[in-house]
Amino acid sequence: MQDTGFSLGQLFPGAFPDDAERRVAGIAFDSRKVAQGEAFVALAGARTDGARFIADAAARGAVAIVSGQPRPAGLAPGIAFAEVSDPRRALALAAAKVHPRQPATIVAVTGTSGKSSVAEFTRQIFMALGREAASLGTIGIVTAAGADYGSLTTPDPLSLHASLDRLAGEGVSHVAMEASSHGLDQRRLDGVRLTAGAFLNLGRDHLDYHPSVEDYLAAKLRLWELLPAGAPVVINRDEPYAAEAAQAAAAAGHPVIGIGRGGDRLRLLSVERKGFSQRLRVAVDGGEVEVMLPLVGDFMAGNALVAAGLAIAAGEEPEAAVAALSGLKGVPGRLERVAEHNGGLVVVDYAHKPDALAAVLRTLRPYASGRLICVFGCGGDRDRGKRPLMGGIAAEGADIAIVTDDNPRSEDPAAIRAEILAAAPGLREIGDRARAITAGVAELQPGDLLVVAGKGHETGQIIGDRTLPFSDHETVRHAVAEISGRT
Ligand SMILES: CC(=O)N[C@H]1[C@@H](OP(=O)(O)OP(=O)(O)OC[C@H]2O[C@@H](n3ccc(=O)[nH]c3=O)[C@H](O)[C@@H]2O)O[C@H](CO)[C@@H](O)[C@@H]1O[C@H](C)C(=O)N[C@@H](C)C(=O)N[C@H](CCC(=O)O)C(=O)O
Ligand SMILES: Nc1ncnc2c1ncn2[C@@H]1O[C@H](COP(=O)(O)OP(=O)(O)OP(=O)(O)O)[C@@H](O)[C@H]1O
Ligand SMILES: N[C@H](CCC[C@H](N)C(=O)O)C(=O)O
Ligand SMILES: [Mg+2]
Repeated sequence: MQDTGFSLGQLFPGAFPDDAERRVAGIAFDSRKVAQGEAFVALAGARTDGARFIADAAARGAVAIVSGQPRPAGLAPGIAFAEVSDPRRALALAAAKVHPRQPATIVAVTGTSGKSSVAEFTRQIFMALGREAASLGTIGIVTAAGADYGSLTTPDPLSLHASLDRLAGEGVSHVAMEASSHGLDQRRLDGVRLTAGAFLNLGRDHLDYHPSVEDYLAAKLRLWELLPAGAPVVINRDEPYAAEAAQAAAAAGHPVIGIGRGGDRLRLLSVERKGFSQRLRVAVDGGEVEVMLPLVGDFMAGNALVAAGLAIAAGEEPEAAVAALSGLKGVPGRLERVAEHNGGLVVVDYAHKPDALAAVLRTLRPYASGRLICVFGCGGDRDRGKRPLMGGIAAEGADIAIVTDDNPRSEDPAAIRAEILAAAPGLREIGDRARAITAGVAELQPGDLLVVAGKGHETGQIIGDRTLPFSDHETVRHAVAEISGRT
């Protein structure tokens, strides 16, 4: 055999004692994607078990199998086999060897809300300080050259390592990435050489996947285990579960950079709202820095300071990192001002969970001298417990709330809306999202503010298993043009 590919001993140390020298062309974790000569890693998933597809993988040319279960009877004797305790981790560590290059500095942020914002702010701070930087998460991979959209917040390990390898090859030295709880739980980031991590907050989400809040928190705090000994972590001290996150960090030997009003390294002394910007006074290691942050919202100020904390954790000079906040640009679909109509303002935001919706309505209230109007819905095939909570939050926080469809996926959209309305029977209901947005725009009077929540940057609406083109931004602009034309 040619000396190409990788040895099993190199990819899966210790797992193949009798076949360590045997070479494979690559790895796959989906039998349908196995190429001739590759190793197949069988993963137990949420819907099915990869072990059921070992024969399929072999038929497609797999020459080695890694599984959490014993060797199946009937597997051809020529195929190497290893039973391992954690196939997902084995896959991630092997993926890091197949795609070996990684940017020298990689920081990761976890939390229920704010990860995309923090990852992107951190990239912008690195760039402002002269680094070649990228961010990676829900909005895709963002570099100085533009954005490349991906489908998951934390991609599967093979795609993730392929991306990191490509970025390193393109000269990117600094990456800020999102660590979703699914990603952490499924070991998608194991094998990423992290420099520092951050914890933002914990609110209700994904309790369809995690059996309890404790389990959800534990998944997030796995991030600390992925950091090398002594690596710093950033924690927003003002947010829920900050104390638990700090305790876990201390137990794992990570120094904490605390930020926020209760922070230590970056302590927020005061916030003064100035139109759509805010003047922050921040105590930085004993000194004091004043910076004009060109973004609205208390929670965005917190996100921005976490980003500065991550830059500091990665070795940047603290005062310069904080000063760089003056150049931050908002993330698409996060508290983004998209149009004005009849003296009212329209904002698009990605709030699709209770805490985010509450934070957004609270944040936008001062910008509505008139009424605060909210168009929102909830995604299908996701944590149902969020629905009545979000109904209640919208009823309380907005003057007019219109319940509409988000991404119904496989669920009946009317049933999703009914679950939202259960907690807030008085709300208006317009299933068709475009019509609901148009109705919201038509309500606008001078001083009113309309927030269209839930889909942010998304460019499609998932109905059944089809994704139809849909953009809240375009729909808002279209509605404004249509209504302006009518009057
Ligand atoms: C519930 C979940 O997270 N699922 C993810 C998981 O799939 P899974 O392992 O559970 O898949 P499964 O369908 O049960 O199949 C088990 C195994 O059998 C294999 N298989 C299956 C069929 C076959 O013919 N042959 C075969 O080999 C599959 O490839 C898989 O390895 O691992 C896959 C590869 O990494 C992911 O693509 C998939 O994400 C699905 C598509 C998804 O929608 N995930 C969402 C919920 C998600 O991960 N979201 C987070 C959080 C976002 C946030 O913070 O809000 C994210 O990071 O994006
Ligand atoms: N620190 C925060 N606290 C509460 N809500 C926030 C915070 N930051 C952002 N949000 C709200 O959450 C929404 C999503 O923000 P962002 O995309 O930055 O978070 P995320 O954690 O990446 O979300 P996702 O898990 O869906 O990718 C925003 O549009 C805003 O409504
Ligand atoms: N990463 C989140 C995005 C949700 C976006 C929202 N528009 C929805 O479809 O519920 C998830 O997969 O749960
Ligand atoms: Mg995100």
